[in-house]
Amino acid sequence: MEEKGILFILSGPSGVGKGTVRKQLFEEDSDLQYSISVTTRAPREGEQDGTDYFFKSREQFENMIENDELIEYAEYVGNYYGTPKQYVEDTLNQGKDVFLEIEVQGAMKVRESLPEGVFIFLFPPSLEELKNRIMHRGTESEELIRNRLLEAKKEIDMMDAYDYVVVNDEIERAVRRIQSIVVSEHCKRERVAKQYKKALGSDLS
Ligand SMILES: Nc1nc2c(ncn2[C@@H]2O[C@H](COP(=O)(O)OP(=O)(O)O)[C@@H](O)[C@H]2O)c(=O)[nH]1
Ligand SMILES: Nc1ncnc2c1ncn2[C@@H]1O[C@H](COP(=O)(O)OP(=O)(O)O)[C@@H](O)[C@H]1O
Repeated sequence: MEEKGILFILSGPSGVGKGTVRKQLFEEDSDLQYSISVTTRAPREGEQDGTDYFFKSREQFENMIENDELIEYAEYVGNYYGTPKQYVEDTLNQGKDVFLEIEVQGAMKVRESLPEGVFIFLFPPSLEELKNRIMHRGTESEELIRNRLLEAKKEIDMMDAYDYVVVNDEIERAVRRIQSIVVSEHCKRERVAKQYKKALGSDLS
């Protein structure tokens, strides 16, 4: 049977740079398949349905929850976000690696159902820098920024549940660290496969 692909999950506090790092990673890497999420938030200027997200109404999203079409979902700043189950399962079964970029609550739910995934926590160089990034983006009010920072501190407490911590000091360096993790995980699995073959004897070759 063909070996399954590896599921990589990139997560971390709001404003740390998940989206930025993920986009850069995909500009450089064609072997990973990005799982496009479903959301009820309105598209931003320039965003396209089916490329950035699958944009749905609340009712459509709730139907997807009911029909068990999502691996996980979370409500984040008033909107739903979720990961389509069929796409992820089919792609992994075809032996391809899948990459999710999701917030912390969702990542913890994926950990429960798919513990064999590789969980990567993107970490800010400092809380001060995290605050700067959230403010720099200019999309949030003072109060929302304060709430997001409080939330970020709670999210940082979750980092022990992850397999890897990647500091996002510079985008390029963070991308390189993630690429190294992808390579390491493949080597680990190849080694396991070889040991397995050896244990069963040479008639498998
Ligand atoms: N749980 C979960 N979170 C998601 C999913 N897709 C995106 N997110 C997260 O939702 C949060 C908000 O995303 P978005 O509205 O695009 O804003 P931005 O990434 O903060 O610019 C980010 O932390 C994303 O990583 C998903 O399928 N499930
Ligand atoms: N390594 C970095 N150095 C400086 N600024 C960064 C870095 N990574 C991301 N940013 C900036 O931080 C802000 C938040 O990034 P974003 O990708 O939207 O975060 P998230 O998806 O985690 O909420 C954006 O303005 C982005 O340009």
